[in-house]
Amino acid sequence: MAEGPSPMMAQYLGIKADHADALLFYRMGDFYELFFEDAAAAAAALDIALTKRGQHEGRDIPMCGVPVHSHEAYLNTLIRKGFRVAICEQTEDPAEARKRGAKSVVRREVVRLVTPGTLTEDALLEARGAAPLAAWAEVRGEGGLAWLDLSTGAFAAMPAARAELAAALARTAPRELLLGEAHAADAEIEALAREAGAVAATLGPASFESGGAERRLTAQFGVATLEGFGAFSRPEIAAMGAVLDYVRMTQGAAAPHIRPPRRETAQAAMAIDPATRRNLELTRTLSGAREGALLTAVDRTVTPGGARLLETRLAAPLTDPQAVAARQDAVAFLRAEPELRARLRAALKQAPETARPLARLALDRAGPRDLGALRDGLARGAEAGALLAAADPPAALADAARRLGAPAALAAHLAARLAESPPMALRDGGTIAQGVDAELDAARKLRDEGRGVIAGLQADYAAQAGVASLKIRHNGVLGYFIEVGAAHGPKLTALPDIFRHRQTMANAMRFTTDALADLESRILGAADAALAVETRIFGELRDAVLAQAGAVADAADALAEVDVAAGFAELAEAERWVRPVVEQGAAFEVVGGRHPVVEQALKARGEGAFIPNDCDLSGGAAARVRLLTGPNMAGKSTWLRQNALIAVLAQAGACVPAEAARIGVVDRLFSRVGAADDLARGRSTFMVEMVETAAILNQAGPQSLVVLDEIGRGTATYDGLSIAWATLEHLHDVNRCRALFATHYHELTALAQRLEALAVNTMAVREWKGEVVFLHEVRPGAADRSYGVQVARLAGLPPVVVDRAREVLAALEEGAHAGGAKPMALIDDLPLFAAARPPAAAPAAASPALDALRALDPDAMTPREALDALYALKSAAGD
Ligand SMILES: Nc1ncnc2c1ncn2[C@@H]1O[C@H](COP(=O)(O)OP(=O)(O)OP(=O)(O)O)[C@@H](O)[C@H]1O
Repeated sequence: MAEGPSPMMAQYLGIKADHADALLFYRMGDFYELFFEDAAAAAAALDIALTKRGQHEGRDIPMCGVPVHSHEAYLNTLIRKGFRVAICEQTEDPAEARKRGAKSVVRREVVRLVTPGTLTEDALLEARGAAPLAAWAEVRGEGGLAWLDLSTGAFAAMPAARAELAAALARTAPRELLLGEAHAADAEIEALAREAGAVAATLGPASFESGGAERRLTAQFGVATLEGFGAFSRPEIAAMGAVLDYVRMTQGAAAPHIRPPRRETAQAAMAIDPATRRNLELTRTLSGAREGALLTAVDRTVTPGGARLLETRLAAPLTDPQAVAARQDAVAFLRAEPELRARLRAALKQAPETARPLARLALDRAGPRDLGALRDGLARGAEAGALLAAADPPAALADAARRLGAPAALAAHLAARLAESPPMALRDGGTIAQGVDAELDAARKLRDEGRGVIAGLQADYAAQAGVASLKIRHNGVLGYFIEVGAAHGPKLTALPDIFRHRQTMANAMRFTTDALADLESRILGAADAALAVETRIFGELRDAVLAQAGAVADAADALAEVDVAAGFAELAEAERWVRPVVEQGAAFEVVGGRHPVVEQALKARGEGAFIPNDCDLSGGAAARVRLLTGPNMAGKSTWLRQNALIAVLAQAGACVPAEAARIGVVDRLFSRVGAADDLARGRSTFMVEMVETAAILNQAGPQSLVVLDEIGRGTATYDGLSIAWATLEHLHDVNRCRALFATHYHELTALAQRLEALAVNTMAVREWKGEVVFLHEVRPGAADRSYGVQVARLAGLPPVVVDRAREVLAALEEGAHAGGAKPMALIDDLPLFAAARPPAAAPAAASPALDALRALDPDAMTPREALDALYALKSAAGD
């Protein structure tokens, strides 16, 4: 017999139809239940049991559920695995539903859509990391990216054409990227989102339409025009509007706290593309860990907001020397005031987070502890502000001190009303302090007195019944009741005028009395009355905070700024770093530079001191491009990267690990380090490296800094050498940028004679009893040999292989000197080497590969043409 769905199932299916792309958490009592495919997907993702409940169209309905009280942990897992979750609550009392008839279903509605970019709960967020929501829009070839951190209200937009989107996403690191329908199936954009760690979501055209977007924005911020916030372009407005629309769609009726948008420009920050960020391990190591990355090595902040700001600053170093100097002044001031710094940091350490509680308050998702955090965070912040203000600090800190002090009255207002340690939930009672409200105090007194009276009643009843062990207990089902052991039950049953039987348990009997029932209703009434007053005052306090939301958010920003400056000062002092000169122009002069991460690692492992090295790329009399040779393990990569990291730190406003440094602002930073396969995108090691190298040759300009480590090693020797050769020439002649170039191709050192701004350096090593000793010193000149065989021996290659390699090497070298005739017999015995004869001399311009390379104009090529050219190059070089 085919029956239609049950009324409840009909309701479920109706709601689910509106949320096809999300898992539906359907509230049933104390559980969120999932059905059908949702249940199967969630059970697998959460590793929980998949069960059945009833039938639909003749088949069992798969079901699983998570308890409401612990659902956040499950949500967390689902969101991390890329799901979106629609939370569907019961929006009426079941008693109301019953009034409509026995079969009627409790009304339910989706009150919120939980997505990776719209999280606000502490349980779902990393304290020290942001999880912004971004949207990208394109209008007539122009692009705009907007991003919002809903957990703090920070909102910004910047221009980002398609070609710049990767860098913009890498800088803002969104968790979720909203796209218009035109980009819904755009594999390239989706790949960029994935690479940046974001889940892509598609919105309809109405969300992105810039007229509607502008109306939404002006309404949100209560202004007639957006011009007061910045000169936003159409695509930026469209993207911001889409973000707002998505927040409206996902957050239900609540009005989020969103701060007026900031307009950022690509030029204001050093451009660092995703590959460079990865290679330099700015915030994560190549393996994805935080430990070992620059961020972790320089993080001395003591507040979550400070940690998040530090990450933002390292992700977007400034390009305006004056702005850098303002940050440096703050660091220098706090460095020179160790006592003040210690007191400030102590105050900050005690300051709970305020930005996220504020956001939760606005979304009506806050509990009493969020108000407690605001009270304490604002008070500690105001203390820190007062300490600072009294010390006559430089402009940036004076401004922070002012902002920290602004909500002091609000902090006092909260302090005067909130209980010392507020409970988890409002309904637990005890949010509001004693003495704040007469009605509340009276209700509490009644409730507490009632409890006292119960203690008295227990003694009376024990005496009347003659049962010393008689107890008055309380549970959620029966309320207050009298309990005696089963053996004593008859003594109470014998007094029916006093005791009424309620329940017989295995070992106990339960009773009630008129007096107890009366008392209970008075206690309950008093507790309800107290809760009603607490709820009202909580609402008033919430309104008071939200009325000053701007000032509270400004204070949270200021706290983070002070924390970052004090952290940098602490770091500089502990690690003996210096304030670099950051200026216009193309200077790059580092004296005694060190690698911040390697130095700390050496220290931690007790492996001796890090050897400092200079680096001068200032041009003029000095070189602009440096070619570095030296054996494996000699420290080439370390030197290359340390100079790039010094530029990042300097422009982020920090001190740098060096004795002295002068940096002409770097507008774009590029780094390629022996590339890895990108199997996900179907590219080989060599292909990845060439794509990345092409990006550099096409984009680097005179203000850029380029760091290239062993370009061309992923292919046959001649091809690799030719590509490295041509790349170096192009950087020198065409890009005219500052560059560091490490290579194993010693042949390249010959170029120094022809390229006037190229200098050659080598990593010093000493040979001792046939072993190589690394001195880790960068010296002028070229390496005499590569010591590869010795290093292989150090690595534990079997002695027979090392000995054989020595033989082959000797023969090859002899052959090279003697013109290559005699040892060919030996080499021909070794199939491995048959294909790669040693170079007879530096491959001069006669190489067809080189000629072909020179003739290329990468700017004018499509990716397809570039790939074809690459194949042509390879076969030319193979001739
Ligand atoms: N300046 C230095 N002072 C002390 N130790 C150093 C220094 N530079 C590098 N090292 C040590 O040497 C190790 C190897 O350095 P690095 O990886 O830079 O060598 P490399 O020349 O790039 O090697 P390869 O060519 O194999 O990639 C580092 O991990 C570090 O422990």
